[in-house]
Amino acid sequence: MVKSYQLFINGEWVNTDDQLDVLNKYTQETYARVAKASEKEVDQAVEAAQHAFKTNPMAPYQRFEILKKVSELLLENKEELAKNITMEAGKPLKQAQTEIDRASQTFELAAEEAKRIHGEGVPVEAAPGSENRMAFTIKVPVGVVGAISPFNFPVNLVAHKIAPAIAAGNAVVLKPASKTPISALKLAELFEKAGLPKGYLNVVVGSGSTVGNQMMKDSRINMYTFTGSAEVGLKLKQETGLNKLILELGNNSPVIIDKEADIDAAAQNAAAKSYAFAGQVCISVQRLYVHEDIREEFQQKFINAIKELHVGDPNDPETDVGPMISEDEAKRAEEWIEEAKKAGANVVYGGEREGALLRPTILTDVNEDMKVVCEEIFAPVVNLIPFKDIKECIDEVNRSQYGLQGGIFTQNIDTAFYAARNVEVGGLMINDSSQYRVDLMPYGGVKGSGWGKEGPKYTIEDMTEERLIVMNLNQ
Ligand SMILES: NC(=O)c1ccc[n+]([C@@H]2O[C@H](COP(=O)([O-])OP(=O)(O)OC[C@H]3O[C@@H](n4cnc5c(N)ncnc54)[C@H](O)[C@@H]3O)[C@@H](O)[C@H]2O)c1
Ligand SMILES: O=C[C@H](O)CS(=O)(=O)O
Repeated sequence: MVKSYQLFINGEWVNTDDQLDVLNKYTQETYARVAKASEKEVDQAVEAAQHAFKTNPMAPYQRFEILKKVSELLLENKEELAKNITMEAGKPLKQAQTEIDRASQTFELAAEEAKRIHGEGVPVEAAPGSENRMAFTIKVPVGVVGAISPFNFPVNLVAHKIAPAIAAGNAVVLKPASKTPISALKLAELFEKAGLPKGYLNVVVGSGSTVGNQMMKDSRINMYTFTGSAEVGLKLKQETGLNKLILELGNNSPVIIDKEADIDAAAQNAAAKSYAFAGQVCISVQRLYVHEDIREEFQQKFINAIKELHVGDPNDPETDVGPMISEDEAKRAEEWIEEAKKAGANVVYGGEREGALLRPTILTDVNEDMKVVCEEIFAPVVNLIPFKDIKECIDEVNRSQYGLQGGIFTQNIDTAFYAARNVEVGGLMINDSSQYRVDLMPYGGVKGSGWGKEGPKYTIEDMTEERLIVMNLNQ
C-alpha cells in the first residue's frame, strides 16, 4: 500500500490539497505520497519558527536532552529508517544503515556541543582610557534558520543542518529534496517523540523553484544553510543578500596515486570510494591521477577490485552499487561519456546502462576540457589521468573550479606534505581517498565548492552571533 505523509508545521501534521509522488528508485513505482506545501504553508512554517524562537527560548540543557534523545531514537529505529532511504533514494541498504549510524553520531555531537557554547573575556581595560571597564562576549542564536537539503544523504545531511541549529538555540524551517522528503518527515516524528517544543522544527516539502524560492525571499529567515549543486548555491547567494549563508556544494574530487604509493591499498580504496551510492556522493573519486610508472599495474588492480563490487538491487544486503536517483540522471551521465568518447576518450571498463543503473565505469585518454573531467559528474564514472611530475599534477588538480576534498596515496613524506600545502581543497586525505568523512570533523569546500563548515562544533560557530558586552564600572 502507498503510504501518505503530511507536512510538519508548528508541531502539527498538516495535509494539503496537492500531493507529490515519491518513487521507489529501483522499481520506479510510487512508494509514497507527500503533501506538497503551497505559499500558505511555507508562510505558516516561517511564522511558527519565528514565534517559537521569540517566545519560548530553550535552555542549553533542554536542547542537549532533546538532541540526545533523537540520537537514541535513530538507533532504535535504524532498520526502518535505513529501508526508507533505500526506497526513496535507491541507496544500497548497507550504505543506508551506515548513514543512520552516522546521523545518530551527528545528533549526539550536537547535543554535547549544546552544553559548551560560550563567549570569552575581552581585556578592554588594557586600552588607555578604559581602565574602569570590563568586557566579555556571549554567543546568541541567529534566530530562524532556513535549511535546504539534497537528495543523496536524506537523513545525515538533514541532521547536519537541524542538529547544530537546534543545539545553538535556533528554530528551523527545512525544505528537504523533493525526490527524498520522507526521511526528513520521519526525523520530525523523532523530534516530536523527543519533546521538541512546537515551532522549533518545521518541514515543508515542494520543489526548489516554489518552496525554495519563497524561503529565499522571506525576510523573517535570518540565516540559510544549503547543501546541493553549485548552480542552485550561486542562485541562493545572489538572492539572499546580506543574510548569513552556509553553502556546501559540489566537487569533481581528485585523488593522486604517486609512484611511491601502496598500489594494492590504493586500488582497493579507490574502487570502494568511487562507486559507493553510484558515485552520487559529493566527495566521490572522479579524477584519479596515476603516476605513469605504475599506471598499468594500478589500472589492472583497480579493475580487479571493481569486479568484486556487487551491482544491482539496493535492497540486497550485499549490493555496493545500485541505481542512480533517476533514469534521466543516468542518461545525462551516459551522454557525457558519449561526448568524451567522441573527443577521444576510451571506456576501459563498464559504461553500460539499464534504466537508472549505470555500471561502474572507467575512462582513459580524457582531457581537462571534457565535461566528465571538469564538471561534477555525480555518477559511477572515474577518469584515469596519467602524470609524470607531482608538481605539474597538483597544478592540474588545482585548475578545477571546485575544491571540496581530495586525496593522495604516497609513502613519501615530502610528497605528502607538498600536497598538503598545495592542493586547493577544504580537506586533503593522505593515504586515503577524497571520500573520507566522520561527522565531527570540519567539512566544507573552497572555490566553487562553497563556504562555511559542517561538523556540529563548526556549524554552531556560524549559527550563533558573537555579542560583545562592555561594562562601564564606577570604581
Ligand atoms: N558539499 C556537500 O556537503 C554536499 C553534500 C551533498 C551533496 N552535495 C551536492 O549536491 C548536489 C546533488 O544534490 P541535488 O541534486 O539534490 O542538488 P540540487 O542543487 O538540485 O538540490 C538541492 C536542494 O535545493 C533545492 N532547490 C533546487 N532549485 C532550487 C531553487 N531554485 N531555489 C531553492 N532551492 C532549490 C532542491 O529542491 C533540493 O532541496 C551535487 O552537486 C552534490 O555535490 C554537496
Ligand atoms: O555527498 C556529500 C556528503 O557530504 C557525503 S558524506 O557525508 O561525506 O558521506
